Amino acid sequence: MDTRRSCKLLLAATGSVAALKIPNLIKALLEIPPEQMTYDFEVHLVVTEHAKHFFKMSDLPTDVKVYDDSLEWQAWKQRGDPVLHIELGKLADIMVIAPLDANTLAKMAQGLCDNLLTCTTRAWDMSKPLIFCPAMNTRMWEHPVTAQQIKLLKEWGHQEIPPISKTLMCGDTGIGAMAEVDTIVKKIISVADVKFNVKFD
Ligand SMILES: CC(C)(CO)[C@@H](O)C(=O)NCCC(=O)N/C=C\S
Repeated sequence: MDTRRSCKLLLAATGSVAALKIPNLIKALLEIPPEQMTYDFEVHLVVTEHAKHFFKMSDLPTDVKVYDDSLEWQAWKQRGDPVLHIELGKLADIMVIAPLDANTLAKMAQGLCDNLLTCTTRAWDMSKPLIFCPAMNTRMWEHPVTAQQIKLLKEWGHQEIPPISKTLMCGDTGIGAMAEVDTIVKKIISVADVKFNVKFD
């Protein structure tokens, strides 16, 4: 019996074309050789309606639980029913928003909460790590509001994995591409190790 602890990872995808990488990111996390880790990742995925346009649910590994806005309303009908965006925050050890699109960055920075994802971040326990991976067109990235909003999230203690320079899906070349999957996996492991990779001497 596998008595290893599991790090409950709340992955969130928003409406950047970089969301096409979500299946690869999840597969990379679930395929880490067990001997390299003293714990496992248990992946829960929150998707915005726009994120759904960029990948097929059938491309996701079968043991990934997917939550969308409709599930929020199915779960709650009356007093005493679970409130999904609260339960997800309680369940998670770490939250990773990959990709974080310009719209959701702005909503988070202003405290807006109009879908399952932003309600979850709005109710987030700030003592838990939240990692975000911005991804947007270079022209959006370079707009002055972006830096202001990212600065705010980092002041709250959220951890950025910055976008990289690439020829983007729309043909523009410049900063705005989501960080590579390998970079994101390494960052998640380094953050999870703090809590889970405690070696008993
Ligand atoms: C999609 C991928 C990963 C392919 O390498 C890369 O282009 C990227 O991260 N793009 C995200 C930037 C974006 O949302 N552009 C939107 C309009 S250009």
